[in-house]
Amino acid sequence: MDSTSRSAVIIIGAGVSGISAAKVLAENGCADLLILEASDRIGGRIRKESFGGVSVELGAGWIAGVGGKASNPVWEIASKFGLRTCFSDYSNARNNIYDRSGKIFPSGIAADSYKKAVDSAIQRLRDLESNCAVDIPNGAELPLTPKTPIELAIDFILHDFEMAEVEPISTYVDFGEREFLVADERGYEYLLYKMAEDFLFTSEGKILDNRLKLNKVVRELQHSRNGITVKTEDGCVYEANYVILSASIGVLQSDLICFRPPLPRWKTEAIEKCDVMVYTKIFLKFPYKFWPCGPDKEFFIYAHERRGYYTFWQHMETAYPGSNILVVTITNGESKRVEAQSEAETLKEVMSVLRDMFGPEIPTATDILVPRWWNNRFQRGSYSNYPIISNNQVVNDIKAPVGRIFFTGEHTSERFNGYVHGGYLAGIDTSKALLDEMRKHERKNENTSFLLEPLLALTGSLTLTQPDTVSGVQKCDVPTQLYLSGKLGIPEAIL
Ligand SMILES: Cc1cc2nc3c(=O)[nH]c(=O)nc-3n(C[C@H](O)[C@H](O)[C@H](O)COP(=O)(O)OP(=O)(O)OC[C@H]3O[C@@H](n4cnc5c(N)ncnc54)[C@H](O)[C@@H]3O)c2cc1C
Repeated sequence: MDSTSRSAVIIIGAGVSGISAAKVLAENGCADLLILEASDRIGGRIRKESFGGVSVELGAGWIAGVGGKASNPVWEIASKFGLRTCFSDYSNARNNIYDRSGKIFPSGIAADSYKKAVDSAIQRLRDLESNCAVDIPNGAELPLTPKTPIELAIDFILHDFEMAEVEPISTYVDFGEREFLVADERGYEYLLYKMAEDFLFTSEGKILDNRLKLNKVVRELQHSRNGITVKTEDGCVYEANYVILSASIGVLQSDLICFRPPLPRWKTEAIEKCDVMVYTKIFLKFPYKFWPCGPDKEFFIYAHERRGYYTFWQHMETAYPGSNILVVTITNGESKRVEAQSEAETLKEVMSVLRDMFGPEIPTATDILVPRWWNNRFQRGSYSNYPIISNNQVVNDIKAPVGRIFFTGEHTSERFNGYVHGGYLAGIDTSKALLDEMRKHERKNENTSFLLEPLLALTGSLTLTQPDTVSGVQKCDVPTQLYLSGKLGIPEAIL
């Protein structure tokens, strides 16, 4: 057990935001830091696993936002370290929509359903914006409610797949509309090891620095004007002048971390207002390929009368030729349902779906991998999703420090929440805000000791207590951002 030690800054969580925050602190002369990570590895929601002879990404898989005017910082790091990626072209998915008898919908029908879904989405947004409760007579449906399997599939892709973002989608506007799938045996997480190498002691690809402590589940943060006491599940106690907390929005909504005194109401209310998206990629290994291949066939859609039922599919032949792996993505309610059942039950369901599309003769998958992001108590979901009708105040309040606790993570990024680059840039922002705070504190200390010096010399016995420039509740000055433009964000790239 560690005896109580005091650090200038404790960073809770070693995902991309925690690592980028620590790196900025170290680069600015604050090397007295400690990273406490609950799991046995760094990376958080960037996580690879060996499956079917290749490395698959259970969490973040794409570098989204490439090819625009500005350069995506994560793309820059990936290029610098030679991460292997493949361009993803979702645009053909609309030509590969299967019905339950295995027939592909003619492109005209797909285009009509797509237009209907877009019109319905725009109508819904207008209703929300004008804040008018739509008066629907008992039992009647909205004229544009999706009903048929193809309408339901397209509606799912538009609203539940990845996230329902509002336009302009900052990632695409700032960094470009291209997306690249990470297909590297070292995993997406390799980038985090390379970032950590800059400020932590590493050897042969392993982090050996004792400022990174794994398997340290933080359960309590006792905070006051003078500092913070951090207690972990294994009974260790750590002291710090400041804490940067990078746990996900799902964790903040759970009771994993107890704050003493409790967080103020404006903070907890903001945390509750942010939705948590659950996004699950199920990997399936087959003895051989039975699906059509080629780049225009990489993504395909299954139209079922149950919305979101194993709808979005991808083959991995572009990323790993000959791997014979399929990936199906489910979200939210379906993710939670599937997480609660056994792999055998899930396999039975996906095989029945695949036999609808490709016939009864296809072989059963030899292996299945179902990540459980919702039930992981260190994640409690996949990423944040701010309600379409939301205002800057919510994200500003989620991001704002409370006394000496600074908040970071993808959910604190006003422009890029939900993305790896959002987490990366949030870590940098938070550390810069903290460094400013520390400098202000230092200057105030210098002034105080300058004023007290003559008095000290006189008494010789006075002890200086550190004045505290951080008020009990303090919010960062966050620039306001136009989050809602009034136009609905349609992931054009997919359909
Ligand atoms: C399935 C899935 C698919 C995704 N796809 C993409 C994609 O294609 N492209 C993209 O850009 N983004 C994608 N994302 C989002 C992206 O992964 C995240 O936005 C980003 O990785 C979040 O980083 P973070 O540092 O904010 O949080 P995290 O990675 O969650 O890091 C927080 C860390 O805190 C630790 N922690 C939590 N509680 C405690 C505690 N009490 N004590 C100590 N440590 C604690 C956690 O273990 C974790 O390591 C995806 C995410 C998921 C789950």
